[in-house]
Amino acid sequence: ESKSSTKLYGIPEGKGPYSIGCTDLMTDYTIQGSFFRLYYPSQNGASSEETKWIPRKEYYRGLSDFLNMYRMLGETFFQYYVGSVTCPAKWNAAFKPGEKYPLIIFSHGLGAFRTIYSAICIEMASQGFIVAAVEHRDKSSSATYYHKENPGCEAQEEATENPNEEWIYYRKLKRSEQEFPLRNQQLQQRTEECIRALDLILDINNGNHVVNVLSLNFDWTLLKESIDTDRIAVMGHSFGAATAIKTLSKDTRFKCGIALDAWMLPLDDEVYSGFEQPLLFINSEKFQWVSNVLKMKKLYSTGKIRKMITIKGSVHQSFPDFTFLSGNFVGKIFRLKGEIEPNIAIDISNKASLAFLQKHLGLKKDFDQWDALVDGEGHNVIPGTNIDLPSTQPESLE
Ligand SMILES: CCN(CC)CCN(C[C@]12C[C@](c3ccc(C(F)(F)F)cc3)(C1)C2)C(=O)Cn1c(SCc2ccc(F)cc2)nc(=O)c2c1C=CC2
Repeated sequence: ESKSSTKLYGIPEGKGPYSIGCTDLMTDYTIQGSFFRLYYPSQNGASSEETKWIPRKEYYRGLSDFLNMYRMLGETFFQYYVGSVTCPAKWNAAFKPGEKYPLIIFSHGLGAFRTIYSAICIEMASQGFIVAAVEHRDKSSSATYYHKENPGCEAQEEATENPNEEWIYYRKLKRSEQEFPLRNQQLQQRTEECIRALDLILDINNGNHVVNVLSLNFDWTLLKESIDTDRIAVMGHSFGAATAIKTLSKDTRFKCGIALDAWMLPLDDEVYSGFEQPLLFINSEKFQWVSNVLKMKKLYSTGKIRKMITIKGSVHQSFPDFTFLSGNFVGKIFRLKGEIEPNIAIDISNKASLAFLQKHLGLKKDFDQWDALVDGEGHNVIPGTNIDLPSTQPESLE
């Protein structure tokens, strides 16, 4: 069979003490339902099967459209290069009950989808978090789908092409179209989807029965009373980071947020009137620009906890998983890798995130060992931004 040669290494394993499981949950037979991939602490030795990284071929079609590749070429390219990639989590492994875990809701970027930030989600789960990586149906994802109610033919063979699946693909910005209105409208929907995912997980935490439209053998009842409902955070990458910021400003059940290389354009003025929860910006060196960073600075105001660090040598794609799957040559060409080793970059991002989460969720772990990173002290990291901002002081009157 075709050995995928790009698997020079692969998606890094979790470094924490917990074994990790992974499953998918889709509710309702409508586009308003929740759809997320759950990464969670699992019982040791449960299920041996690894998790398929990109579970359906329709995602290859979405990606090649998003990347303006020829569809046939793109689909074949992705099928060949990443068709056999798995991520280091046990598929449908039994959940590990018996303690209350803090919860992270994760929001993906433009043209991405729920499964491609697994290096971050797996690390968090291995450190004792439950992570729900939502898949947005706002047409910002390369592809997503939902199940329509199948009209009575229950006996429908799974094997046939599922006629009751409705696939939704990325909506390109039209040439004449203004970007902000579309992105702000998508931001509203993304925020609602993060809040709905939290509501659903809290429902499951209360022991209510959940109907998973996807027929997977995973026992959701084991999650009863397993969420630490005072320790909930929201994270995201790029458009997903803007989503995390907006979600923080809308719902105080989220106690803090982490914005990975935030794209601030979609945000409207409402967030700049300030929200109480602490926020950490983790920026790449190469993606940021003056007006974008100035919007981040606008979120700084007295009494609010705002931290910013920049990972030296990193690029926008240092956060999603593709950075681990491309060789050096292809990686550099497509800017999937920066000068910094991908594993080192994600390690800095994850450790800074864990330290920030411990401090602002009040965790009783040893993540404070990485506090210095949140202050921008350490190898390959600087405090604040590398972008030269115009001095905001009024011109000296001399
Ligand atoms: C041509 C499309 N043009 C449309 C706006 C710009 C495309 N673009 C730059 C790209 C994504 C790139 C990419 C990915 C993945 C491979 C692969 F080959 F490895 F798969 C190659 C090449 C092409 C780097 C971005 O959109 C950057 N970006 C992203 S990238 C999120 C993402 C998407 C798909 C992935 F597979 C992995 C990561 N998320 C955001 O929220 C925002 C932005 C910009 C502003 C807000």
